Amino acid sequence: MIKIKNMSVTYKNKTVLSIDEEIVINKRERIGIIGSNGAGKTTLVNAILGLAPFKGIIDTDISHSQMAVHLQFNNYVNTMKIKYIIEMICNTKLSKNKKLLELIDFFEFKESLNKRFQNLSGGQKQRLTLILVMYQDVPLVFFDEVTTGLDFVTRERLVEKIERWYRHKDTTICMVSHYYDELENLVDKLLILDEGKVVAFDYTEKLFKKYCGNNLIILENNEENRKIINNFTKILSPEHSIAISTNNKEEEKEVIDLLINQNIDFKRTSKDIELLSINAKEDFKKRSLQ
Ligand SMILES: Nc1ncnc2c1ncn2[C@@H]1O[C@H](COP(=O)(O)OP(=O)(O)OP(=O)(O)O)[C@@H](O)[C@H]1O
Repeated sequence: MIKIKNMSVTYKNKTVLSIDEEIVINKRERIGIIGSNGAGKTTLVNAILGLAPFKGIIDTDISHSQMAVHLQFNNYVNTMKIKYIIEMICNTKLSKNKKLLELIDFFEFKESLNKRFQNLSGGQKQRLTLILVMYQDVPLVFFDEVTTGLDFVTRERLVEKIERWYRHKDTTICMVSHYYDELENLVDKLLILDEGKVVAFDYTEKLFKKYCGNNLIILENNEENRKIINNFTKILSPEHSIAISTNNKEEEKEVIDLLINQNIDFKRTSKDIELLSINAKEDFKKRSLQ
């Protein structure tokens, strides 16, 4: 569906994205694009959409008009009623359009139709754009930080709706997000970018195994805990936590038994994208220095 190779984007003599290796995105795949601020995520999306000038290869069998994009900020006519905005953009009569009515129902958006855009909440504004994007029913959809700025519950509900809407569809989805937890149930592959370079690209599960092991046991970072788990394998984690990597059931049991005996709270995970990405970046840095 999309093949990227030897591709770069340069603005005023500064190369902000440089992808040497081959990145292939197949039909029906769900890709999470992650990385720190300025890593090149939006630039990559824009290049694929034909909105950013690039050198090299972006090979795709679908036209730009068959790609839909949902950005973090979308502006509509502030003083116009939402139902007219929808009718105008979709060039249809709302009351007669079954698919639009289904989407409005799906997003519980009916009560917003008579409001004006300026009076919608952040979550309602995002639902409006989701309805307009999903209505297009194109083979490739980009979601670029659609939940940024929304509260936790609204974020969870939106992502759950996106997942449910596309669950049995062939649509390829690329989702840029800083909220790793929301990607965990949605994407099957991760593209990790850092300072315009590809840190890693593969199935999330495979990357987790490579950088974190089979499972991780996460506990609070304090002196007592550090002493107790001193003999186990640790991987990089945010300052406030310790992450113990285990590679089989026996190892895992040993750690968990010890923590239970010592009455220490812990969390077990086999898909923490934040820890995966921290360790992938560290590995990438080491490789780059060699
Ligand atoms: N039109 C442009 N002109 C000049 N520089 C640009 C342009 N668009 C992006 N950049 C630069 O390219 C780099 C990558 O930007 P990009 O928006 O792709 O990052 P990002 O990973 O999406 O970051 P964020 O998470 O902050 O949105 C940044 O240094 C940015 O300043």
